[in-house]
Amino acid sequence: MTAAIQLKNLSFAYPNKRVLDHLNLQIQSGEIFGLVGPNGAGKTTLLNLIQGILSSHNHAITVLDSQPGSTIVKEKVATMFQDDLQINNVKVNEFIKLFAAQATHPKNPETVIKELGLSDIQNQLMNKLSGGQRRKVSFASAIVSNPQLLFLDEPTVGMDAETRQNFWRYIEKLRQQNVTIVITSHYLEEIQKVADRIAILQDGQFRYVGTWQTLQSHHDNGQFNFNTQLERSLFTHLPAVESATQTDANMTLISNDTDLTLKALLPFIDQLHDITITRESLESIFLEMTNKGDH
Ligand SMILES: Nc1ncnc2c1ncn2[C@@H]1O[C@H](COP(=O)(O)OP(=O)(O)OP(=O)(O)O)[C@@H](O)[C@H]1O
Repeated sequence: MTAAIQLKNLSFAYPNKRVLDHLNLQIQSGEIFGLVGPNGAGKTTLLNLIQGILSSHNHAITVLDSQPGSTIVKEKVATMFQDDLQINNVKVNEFIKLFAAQATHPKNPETVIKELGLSDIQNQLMNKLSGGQRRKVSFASAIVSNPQLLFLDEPTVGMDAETRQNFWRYIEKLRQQNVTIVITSHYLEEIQKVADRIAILQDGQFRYVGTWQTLQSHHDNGQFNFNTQLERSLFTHLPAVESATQTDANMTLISNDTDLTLKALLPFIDQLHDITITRESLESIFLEMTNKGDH
């Protein structure tokens, strides 16, 4: 696999404010990469540097083997920005065709309009669209250029549940076409599902870079829920169990090592019913790491 994006010791400051601090990273070609971090962590700044919208004045960034902002990169990279472009008196299909016309090897705009379910609104003026519809058109204008590398900054903000589902389905389709995708989002559940790897950025530094599964394996907290006629006292001293609460026949165990607790529960398994095990979500691990300064 080749690197689509490489950061080597990247630092960046706005006047009087240091935002990125010696970042190193490789994003592989064809990878879906999730960039998460609290408000103001530097995510948009990092994406703007990679895309050449901001200049870092050094050679810390390589994009598709070239410099950010170079013509070759511009031809192969597309972005769905956090803030939609405000354009009046242009119809949806005209808007998408404008982006296709600027690309070297565009997709067919009509096909993109159909695939993204925009047929019904294709003759509407851009300034008459709802927020969610504008997000869809914004996405269409990014992918119609047929990019090798796609940046999505908070892509699903304002989308309804069905649009969101279709959007992620389309991202899976782009994955099969080997498009490299970098996504920032505050909807961590979505990132958890779709990203091959994630980076957690905080105070200008990566707190974690790797797969979600590896991150989760270092955070073994979880909850067991089941129905049983057995006594609560049987469960309170099982390995890694922090608490056991009982309401009628329903028992809830909080464990700080779900694998260990699960093994200890096996001898009782015939007397435990409707068992559910809930591992910690990316969101709760993220909050733990970014709030407590855990490394
Ligand atoms: N043009 C600018 N000039 C000076 N400071 C800026 C500028 N743009 C952003 N900042 C500051 O840089 C820091 C990082 O901002 P950035 O927008 O990159 O964060 P972010 O992680 O994308 O945040 P969010 O999740 O809220 O979108 C913030 O403290 C912000 O106030």
